[in-house]
Amino acid sequence: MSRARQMRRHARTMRRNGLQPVVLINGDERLPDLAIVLVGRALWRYRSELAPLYATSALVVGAAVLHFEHPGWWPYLLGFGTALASASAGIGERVGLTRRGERLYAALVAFAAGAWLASAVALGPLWTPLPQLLVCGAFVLALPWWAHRRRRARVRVDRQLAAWPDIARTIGLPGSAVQSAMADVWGWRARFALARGQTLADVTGKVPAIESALGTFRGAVRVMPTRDGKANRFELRVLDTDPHADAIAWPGPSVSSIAEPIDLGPFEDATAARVSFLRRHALIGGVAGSGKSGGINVLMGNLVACPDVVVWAVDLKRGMELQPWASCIDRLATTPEQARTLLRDAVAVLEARASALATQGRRVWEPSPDMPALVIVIDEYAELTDDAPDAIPDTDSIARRGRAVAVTLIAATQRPTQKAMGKGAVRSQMDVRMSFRVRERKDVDLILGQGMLNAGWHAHTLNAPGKFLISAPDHDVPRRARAYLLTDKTVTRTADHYADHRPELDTVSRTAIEEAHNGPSLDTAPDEGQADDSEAVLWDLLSTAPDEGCTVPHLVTATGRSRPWIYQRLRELADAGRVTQVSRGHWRSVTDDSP
Ligand SMILES: Nc1ncnc2c1ncn2[C@@H]1O[C@H](COP(=O)(O)OP(=O)(O)OP(=O)(O)O)[C@@H](O)[C@H]1O
Repeated sequence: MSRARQMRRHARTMRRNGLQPVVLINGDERLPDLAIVLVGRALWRYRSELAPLYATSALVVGAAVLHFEHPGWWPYLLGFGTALASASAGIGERVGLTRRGERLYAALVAFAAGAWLASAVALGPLWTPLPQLLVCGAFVLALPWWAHRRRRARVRVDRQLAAWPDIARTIGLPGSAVQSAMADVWGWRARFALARGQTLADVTGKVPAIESALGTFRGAVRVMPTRDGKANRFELRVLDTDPHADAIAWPGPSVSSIAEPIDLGPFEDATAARVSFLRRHALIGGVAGSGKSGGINVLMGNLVACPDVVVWAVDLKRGMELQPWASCIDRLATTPEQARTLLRDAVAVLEARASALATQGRRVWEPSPDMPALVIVIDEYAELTDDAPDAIPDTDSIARRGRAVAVTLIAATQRPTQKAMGKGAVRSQMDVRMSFRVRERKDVDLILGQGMLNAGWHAHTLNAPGKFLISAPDHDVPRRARAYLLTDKTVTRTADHYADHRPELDTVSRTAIEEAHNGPSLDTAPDEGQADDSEAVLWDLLSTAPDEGCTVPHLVTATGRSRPWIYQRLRELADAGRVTQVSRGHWRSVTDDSP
């Protein structure tokens, strides 16, 4: 056995015994060799941190060689640097530069390196001020590299995985090997192959030992089977930070269609709590201050990003919670009277959709931008029961018959007692239950359903606002999740962003609402006359608008039409080059011709 191997084995034995290995140098070992090995190892180990230095050195060597051999190549090098910069900015996503900032950084580095190299090849790398420029530029451009969180996370993972063979031997899983690994915001996950005869149960039994060997906090490691179900594979999830330790900023909408499950926030193991709301009614409960409104904000942020959903909302606390979303809400009821009408219209919509489906021989309404789902969000349901009890049969009707026709309810309330829910069928029809913290143990069953407390759903132990348990067809074990938090600014920005892209209800639903208000129409095109009038009024307003344009709310009030109707007409007129958006939400005509 070589001397070096002997030393490594000795060092391992010492580590196993809890002792710190030290490098021993004796007379047999030549110092320069050992120093070179140590330096070489350090240069390799810290290759990520030293990458800017390596890149700079490569540039200098490249420039020196090319300056003497091919000084006329500089235009090609400049062109190549520029092309690389454009490609990084344009299609960098394909090589893993997922964020805009990363793409811009790569483009800047490519361009700066190309420009410096071209100049140094033409003039010589020592031509003043090229050396000074290189040192300063490399240092400044290295700062974002050193600070980059994802790079640092990846390096940490690489180092932990490099130590895996040692760890595996120490904890009694010799022979297991890493197959792939990925770092993310919370830590990393990796797929492992087990040695012959080892099983998932062996690994599960070693979790505390793995946590100790990796130096993580207790509870940071989860072991799972791999998706392909192979008995000799497992997946390791390692958390660097507790995902629930602090409020979690909303990363933006996770869906672009109601058919996709919405990401409400991470579970404790940092996997996303994704829930489908297509053809499902939802009940959200929890004491005051437990984060229900925060949960509704996450839902709203996702729903308004779906072009196949029309959102109606009832907020009898004078629109306090939902008003900030008003620009994306097709109808917002803030008084009992408005709530009654809104729910009556929703029933008319569901009935009209049901008969349209029956006529076409179809069973379900498939939401699309032309035939959107209708989602009715009701904040503080108990207020509706108290102030508009005559609307409860309508919510019952929607809860019982709305699924197939994609008319669904999302209701939030503190304690969904039979009284608070209006003694109807609404609660029993709720397929998705989200429970934030409750005060009393018995309230768990009120929100999540009979027997859930005994089955381990302990919503009374949730210890921070925004934490919740979710029970849904795709979530049947109690796992704590924490909802993302949207700041007021995020809500305003998101609502502004999507206000111009909200869909309008389909013709079947609109006609049903108009008939519910005006009685059955004898005309086959009931709204034609009104549409003509509204369009004339709209054009009048746009063509006489001042330079700063008319606001959309003004156009809504003056024409008496819905916000989506106004936006659709504005889009059509803008496409025809007849109107222009002067600034966000301000429009006027391009010419003053009449239509
Ligand atoms: N997901 C979250 N993460 C961190 N903090 C949160 C979260 N959601 C809410 N909070 C904090 O808790 C406070 C109360 O939240 P929220 O208003 O959503 O509660 P609520 O249950 O709707 O209360 P109420 O019934 O009185 O309206 C918020 O001001 C916020 O500071």
